[in-house]
Amino acid sequence: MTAINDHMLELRDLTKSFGTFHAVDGVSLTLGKGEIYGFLGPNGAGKTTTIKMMAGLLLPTSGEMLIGGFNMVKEPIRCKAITGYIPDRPFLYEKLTGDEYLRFISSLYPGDGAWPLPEAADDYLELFDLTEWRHHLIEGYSHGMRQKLIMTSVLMLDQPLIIVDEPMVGLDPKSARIVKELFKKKAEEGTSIFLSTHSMEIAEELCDRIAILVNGKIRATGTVEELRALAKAGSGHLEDIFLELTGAFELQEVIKALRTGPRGVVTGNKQPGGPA
Ligand SMILES: Nc1ncnc2c1ncn2[C@@H]1O[C@H](COP(=O)(O)OP(=O)(O)OP(=O)(O)O)[C@@H](O)[C@H]1O
Repeated sequence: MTAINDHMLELRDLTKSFGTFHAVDGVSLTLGKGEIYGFLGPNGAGKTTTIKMMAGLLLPTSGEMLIGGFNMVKEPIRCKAITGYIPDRPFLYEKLTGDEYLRFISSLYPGDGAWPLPEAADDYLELFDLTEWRHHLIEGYSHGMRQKLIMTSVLMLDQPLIIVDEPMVGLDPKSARIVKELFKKKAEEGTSIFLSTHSMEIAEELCDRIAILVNGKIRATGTVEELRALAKAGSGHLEDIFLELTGAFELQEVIKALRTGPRGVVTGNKQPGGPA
């Protein structure tokens, strides 16, 4: 029951200030159906603050957020009903089992009130190697297992918009691969995905469009190709484009100096007096 709107998500001049500090400063963007949008930026750029506003955890200082055409500030329940949110840190109810947690989450969304677990939950638990753990208390889960349980709780509900803050942090390579493939499949089926990441590889592999955020403002936006043209980056590596657009290109010089430095710490160069 989304409102009629071309965009699944629309931010209009979104701003969040803490005192006189503008953590998010006039961010505008749109996310279409079935699109994967990547939010990149250095530490403290304002990514999590933006995502928390989209998830309804923080009120904006000014600006508008539309989700499925509904205004997040005026109709938060309607917006939340169609949004799956995966936070960067997996805080969970320790004294519930994984299975109980999934049933609890399922009960929060419109249904017949019988707390049924969507059938897909079994598939995701199996995919994430959590089937054997589903009746264990969450307090015994590792960080990665908690992250995968939250992912299961969001994916099983099949909402049209998924918002993810740093999806791969704490996941082993196999789980990270599975998550990437699941996001691709969901997007092909029409789910819109907004994700923040520090991983250039994820941004390049998954995202249809990318916004680079610096000091709360969008510095550049477009496909990887468009950003490449914008940064005039000869190598075309997203990392170089990112460094150039965030004004950190001199970092390359630092890295080069570290690699070739006189102490050879990074290069593993032979030390004076060491074995020949
Ligand atoms: N509750 C708060 N009170 C004051 N300042 C805050 C608050 N929350 C965030 N900030 C500040 O807002 C800025 C943006 O923080 P945010 O967590 O959104 O950055 P980020 O881009 O997600 O960074 P990272 O990549 O390190 O996770 C930071 O300078 C942070 O210190």
